[in-house]
Amino acid sequence: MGEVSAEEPEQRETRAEPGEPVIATHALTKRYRGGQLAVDGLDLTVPAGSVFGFLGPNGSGKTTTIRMLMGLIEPTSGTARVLGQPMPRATRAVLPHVGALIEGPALYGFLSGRDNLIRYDSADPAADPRTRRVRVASALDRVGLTAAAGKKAKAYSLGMKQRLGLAAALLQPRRLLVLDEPTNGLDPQGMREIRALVRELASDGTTVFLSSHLLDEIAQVCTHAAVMAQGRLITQGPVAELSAGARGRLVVTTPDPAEAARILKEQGVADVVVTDDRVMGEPPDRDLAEVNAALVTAGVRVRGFMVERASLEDAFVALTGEGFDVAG
Ligand SMILES: Nc1ncnc2c1ncn2[C@@H]1O[C@H](COP(=O)(O)OP(=O)(O)OP(=O)(O)O)[C@@H](O)[C@H]1O
Repeated sequence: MGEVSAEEPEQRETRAEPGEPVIATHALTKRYRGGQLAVDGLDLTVPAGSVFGFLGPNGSGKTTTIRMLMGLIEPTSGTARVLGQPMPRATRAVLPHVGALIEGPALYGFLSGRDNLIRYDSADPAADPRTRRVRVASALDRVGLTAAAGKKAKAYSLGMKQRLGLAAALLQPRRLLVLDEPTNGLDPQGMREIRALVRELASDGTTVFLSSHLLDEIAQVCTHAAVMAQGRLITQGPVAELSAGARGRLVVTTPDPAEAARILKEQGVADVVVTDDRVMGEPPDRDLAEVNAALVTAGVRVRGFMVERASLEDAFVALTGEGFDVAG
């Protein structure tokens, strides 16, 4: 047989080189007709197998980026590659390998959950009608909707509608899932369910790219993250490294907080804040044993002395100099 391959040309085209990122953009820019610069020179790298959180407050350019990645709108300048292919030129070859949930799923309320999926599957020319029932049943099972499959979609809760949208994205095996604010509008239980589902999908090797304005959500499910603000990329990388980049906080618990605060400042602790019996600040670049000894020598009664690990939120504040606006 030699060099002959049984693969469809389309599949061969979208096979990325080993180690090649699933999404890579270079200087990607979108200026809307009204003049609004929504995405400004974005260099984004999404490694294969990652759960990648695309984080930013409302209006920071996340949806615009996702639309460009999916070939729905043209960039003003710069390039985007998805699964090793240039977008939007290769949209037709790339999209069959991508499951997307963007701005809420389009569902027919008068059809049952199962019939909505049958409709989606029938609209896919590559889907074999003989195996349709099996595909639909397994997608329903995947998202935990088997018991509710016969109910009309209009009777579904928002969380169930999101899960049905995910089931539609999962009818075919996908190499990449793109989820735009998948937990938006859900109650805490619904959010937990979607997070658990994302983790499960990622555990079989699918790369998941999800946008969110909720820092906590990204910290809980993502291996990697990128932070956007006003159309620009502030930082990206493994979540553990992003948090490690920010220094932890020194927390001293004591019945003598005023005296402790004074000594800590003398010892080079910055941004000292006192709340009740806790004194917190940014640890200095020196042996903390000496700082502790200085407190004790000055007669401060120390009940607790620890460095709290930095969170992703600390990293964000350190990078932008402002708090993360979680409103909206
Ligand atoms: N079709 C459009 N025409 C003009 N401006 C737009 C258009 N779509 C978005 N914008 C503007 O571009 C900027 C980025 O919007 P975008 O929707 O990409 O942000 P986002 O981070 O996804 O926010 P959200 O979570 O609110 O959707 C905003 O200032 C928005 O008002």
